[in-house]
Amino acid sequence: MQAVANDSILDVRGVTLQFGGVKALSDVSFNVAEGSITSVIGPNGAGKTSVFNTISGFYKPAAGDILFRGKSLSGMAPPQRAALGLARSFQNIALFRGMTVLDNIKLGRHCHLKTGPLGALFFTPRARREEERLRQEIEERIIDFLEIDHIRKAPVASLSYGLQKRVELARALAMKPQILLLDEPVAGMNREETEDMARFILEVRREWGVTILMVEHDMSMVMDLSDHVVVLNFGQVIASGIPAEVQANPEVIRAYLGSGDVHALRARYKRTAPASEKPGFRSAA
Ligand SMILES: Nc1ncnc2c1ncn2[C@@H]1O[C@H](COP(=O)(O)OP(=O)(O)OP(=O)(O)O)[C@@H](O)[C@H]1O
Repeated sequence: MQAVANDSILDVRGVTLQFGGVKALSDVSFNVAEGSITSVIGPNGAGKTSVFNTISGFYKPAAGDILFRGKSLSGMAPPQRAALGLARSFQNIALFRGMTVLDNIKLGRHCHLKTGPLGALFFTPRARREEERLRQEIEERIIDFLEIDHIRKAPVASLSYGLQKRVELARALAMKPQILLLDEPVAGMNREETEDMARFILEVRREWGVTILMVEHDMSMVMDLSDHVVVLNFGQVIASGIPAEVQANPEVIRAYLGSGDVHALRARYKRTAPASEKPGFRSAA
């Protein structure tokens, strides 16, 4: 049996996922180091979302396993995985649009509520107050950190796309994650919104100590932020390593050329300035 790397928070081991005749993932393996920003990239249809859905428990793999801190997640439903410390955002924003920003954030903490209607009977009022106070502290810290105090009472539907994505990040943070899965965090954002989000992602890792696993098409962002990049093509891992290695890998270049998705890699080369010279970006090192 394969040993678990000491610093690994998540191990994806030999995962195969099938939809009828379509093999979305074939024997996919990779590790996510604790405290890292790890990205999964690949052309359209490569299997990135399938990996995320398997990790968060929405899809059941036909073979393989996923280990969180060395413990198999097999058989655990998505809420159980979330309670363990595995939070995620979605490619298409999954917020309650009619509800306020604050109420959406409060929903995030729901997976950690200790007191259900029955539990409340055995929970002293003092302990309940204490728990409520702690929750409020976390909410305030998140609101302050993500600079969304001015919109806390606004309904989500009234916000710009970039702000909605930020609220989604806030809700994920309220789940007190140990690892945060971000599915295309900057898709559809303008340049300024993208740079803000990049800054927040770096700070989530640095200030909150949360490991990040993200799927993203924006190559500039992936290469600037990631410590480690895993490349998928046709459901298989074709390369993994530090950004510079992956970018120079001929098989990766071929995969992007072959898929007609070469603009994604080209976008990277258009912006040749080092990360430190780009406004809003800081080196992931
Ligand atoms: N629910 C599903 N039913 C059937 N086939 C699916 C389903 N979800 C994904 N697939 C197939 O599995 C493969 C991988 O899809 P997936 O969405 O994981 O790729 P992706 O890399 O996330 O793509 P994109 O970059 O376009 O979001 C594709 O061939 C896709 O058509």
